[in-house]
Amino acid sequence: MAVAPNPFQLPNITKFKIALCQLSVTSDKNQNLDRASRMIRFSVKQGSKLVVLPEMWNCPYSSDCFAKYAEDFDNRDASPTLSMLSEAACCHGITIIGGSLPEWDHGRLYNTCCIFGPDGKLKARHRKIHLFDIDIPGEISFKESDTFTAGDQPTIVDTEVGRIGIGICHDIRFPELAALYRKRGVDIICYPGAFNMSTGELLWELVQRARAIDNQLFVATCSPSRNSTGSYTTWGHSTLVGPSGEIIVTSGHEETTVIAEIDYSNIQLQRKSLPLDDQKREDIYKFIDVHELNP
Ligand SMILES: O=C(O)CCC(=O)C(=O)O
Repeated sequence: MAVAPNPFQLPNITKFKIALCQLSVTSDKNQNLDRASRMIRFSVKQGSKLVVLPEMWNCPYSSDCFAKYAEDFDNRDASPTLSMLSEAACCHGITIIGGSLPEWDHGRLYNTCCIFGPDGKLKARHRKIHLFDIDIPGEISFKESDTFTAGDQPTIVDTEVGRIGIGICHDIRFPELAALYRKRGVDIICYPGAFNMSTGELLWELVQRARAIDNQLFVATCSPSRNSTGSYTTWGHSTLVGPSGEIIVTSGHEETTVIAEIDYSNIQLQRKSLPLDDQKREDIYKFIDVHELNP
């Protein structure tokens, strides 16, 4: 993985529009693909240069669906979803954070986010590092680790719209990952996610703002819209948070495309007026970046 220049350097484009496509996921994969493709087109018409899709958007978020809907990303003929994303990125000349999708690789299933550049090429793939296993009696019980294998790499990708760090949903709860991205010069962390009705209300906005404030960078999340008929009810509320923890834009739980402007100069401004990096007391505590020890 590339080592980012540190301190922060402004990327070529400093102001651009981001779109968060909070789409309604059905059990019909083709319909999901059509819907996503229409939302991407709409985002581009509104001037977006970066489009983010939700966690598990071509497939219902349900353990018995992941294997059925999974595609082999190394065999593009067998991956209608990646073909659509690649074509959309290329034909519109934009960067797409392709939400997350169930991926087959050598008999293993991953919850994977693919990132496409304006040339339509797959720039990176992030496999969810922290699988979501939860058991709150009487409320929610879900065990991603029954079906998925966890990824073992952070993902930083240099794009035309800045240096982007990727996490998937539960990955947002782990501040160490975001701190690593900050250390590597990331401008924005994108978390496709699908929080639920038990943890969403209390935590979804809180963790996004916390990751943004701790690291003085942008955080974007994108969720599927709420579908109360499935076994897992999604919280929704796709959001963009700025580097001082301010909510720039957010949605409700219905299907919608949220568009907002990102201005990276706010990162510099925030870090200048509140220089957390200089104030850090690494003589008392030290963040150990294991990737520096084992590059
Ligand atoms: O961490 C949470 O509370 C929710 C995470 C989640 O829904 C997921 O990772 O899919």
